[in-house]
Amino acid sequence: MPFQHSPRKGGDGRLTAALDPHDQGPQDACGVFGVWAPGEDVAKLTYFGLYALQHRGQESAGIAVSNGRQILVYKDMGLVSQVFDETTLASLKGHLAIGHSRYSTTGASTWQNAQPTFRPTADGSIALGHNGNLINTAELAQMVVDLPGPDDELELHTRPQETSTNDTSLVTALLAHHPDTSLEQRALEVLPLLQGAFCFVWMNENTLYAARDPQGIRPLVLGRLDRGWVVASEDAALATIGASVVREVEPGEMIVIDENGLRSHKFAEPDRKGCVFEYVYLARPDATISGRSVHESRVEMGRQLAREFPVEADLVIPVPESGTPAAAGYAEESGIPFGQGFVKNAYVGRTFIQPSQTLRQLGIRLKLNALEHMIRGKRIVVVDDSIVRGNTQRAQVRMLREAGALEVHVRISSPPVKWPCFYGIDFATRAELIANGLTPEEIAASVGADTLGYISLDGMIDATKQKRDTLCTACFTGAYPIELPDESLLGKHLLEATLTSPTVGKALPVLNNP
Ligand SMILES: O=P(O)(O)OC[C@H]1O[C@H](OP(=O)(O)OP(=O)(O)O)[C@H](O)[C@@H]1O
Ligand SMILES: NC(=O)CC[C@H](N)C(=O)O
Ligand code: SF4
Ligand SMILES: [Mg+2]
Repeated sequence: MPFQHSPRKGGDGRLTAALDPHDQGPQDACGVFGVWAPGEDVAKLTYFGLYALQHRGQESAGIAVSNGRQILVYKDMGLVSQVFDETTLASLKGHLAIGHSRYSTTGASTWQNAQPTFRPTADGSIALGHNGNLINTAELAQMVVDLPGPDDELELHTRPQETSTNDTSLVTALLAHHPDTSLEQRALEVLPLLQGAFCFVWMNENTLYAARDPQGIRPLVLGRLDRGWVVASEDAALATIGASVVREVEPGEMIVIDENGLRSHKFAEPDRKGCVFEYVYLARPDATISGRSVHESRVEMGRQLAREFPVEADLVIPVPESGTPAAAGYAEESGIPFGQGFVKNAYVGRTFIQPSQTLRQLGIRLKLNALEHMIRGKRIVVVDDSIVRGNTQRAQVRMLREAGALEVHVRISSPPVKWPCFYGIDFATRAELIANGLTPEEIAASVGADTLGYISLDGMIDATKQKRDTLCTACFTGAYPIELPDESLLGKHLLEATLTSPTVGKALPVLNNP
């Protein structure tokens, strides 16, 4: 049985987006981790793996462990370090485990939607974690309703409100229904029915599974321990636990690991469309995706930005954290000295709280402080990876001016973000994106910069060293590589709308301007 306990407040005082889930900057995609390693402390390995993937999801965390007879799931709201302590980890004993750190994209940020999700099956149980976002959620919800069974608790029309409302739980329910066949066979039937982005790790009592969507939108890697196997969203998590990288899980591939070793199935033809935003912002800089170092990509984006938007200035500074490699590249290419212009509070996570319009600036100031002695009397180039709402830029330009900058030139290592993401990143609606409807000059005026330069689409793509037709660039171009359903069938709160109020889901991400 999974642990059932009520949500509790985080203990280490770190700021997380959960404090104000309605007002956030760009968010990350979830982190998934799985390990099959008899004789190892798999819960501890999963904990450290999730710790390394914390940047991909900061709302809730969970670990499922099996000892061969039963699966235990422990999950809660908060950061990995807030959810788990030594006592809890020590109680999670077994030889295989999966873990998840969530950033919600379908279904509210609630304990019920935290992962791993858990379902009993005819011959045991399964637990599953998901990074990505499905776009045929409505269709899948109907398939779950249509599953045969006397009292299927996931039936949407009878489901109590306190149960889950994420896309992930629908997949768990579909996989769990395998009365006449194995979970492995059932997965090969279910995976081709899913549309959108998914990297899944799941398990039953004795077997670890992993699968990646045919487009390979989100990353997923396979690693080896002396006495076992590991799968993780990013290879940095493998390095953290001392595992070596074997290879990426291929788009359209399902991997099965048990006492007989590793089996691979191809459940769909690959059609690679990796998320370019992983290279820009999402992944850790020490990740390698599709053979390309994320750090090298970011530095190269900075160099290219310097070639496309040179300016006479005295100092190049980054907006920590994610702007740092691009700023280094800009400085190198331009010959302008690189320096630290901001200090970042190490206890403020990737996303920062913006509790109200008045406190928004204070929230950003809590994260970043200008170093006045570096700034005063200088012409500054400030480099960041992206502008979404423009809050960060507006605040930091003001801080630089207050610190005595003579000029502030903003350089951004991705093109203007103009379109929402439906594949695992919960960007704002189109109307909230500052680049939707404003030219770069107007954005410069809006954030108070002297000049503003965005890297070109070609420049960004070239820096990733990936072929253009193997990348998703939809949030910059509006060209969605997996065809979207009707707008009425999209939205973070689609299932909550179905369950509670027909209007809830209609308030969220839409393609058209209001
Ligand atoms: O235009 P906005 O809506 O302000 O969003 C853009 C900012 O948000 C992200 O930083 P974030 O603070 O999330 O993470 P980081 O510390 O990894 O840079 C990104 O790197 C930009 O700095
Ligand atoms: N960001 C993600 O990968 C989210 C996974 C899943 N769609 C959820 O909302 O739980
Ligand atoms: S829309 Fe943007 S963030 Fe979403 S998968 Fe495509 S490139 Fe990545
Ligand atoms: Mg940032």
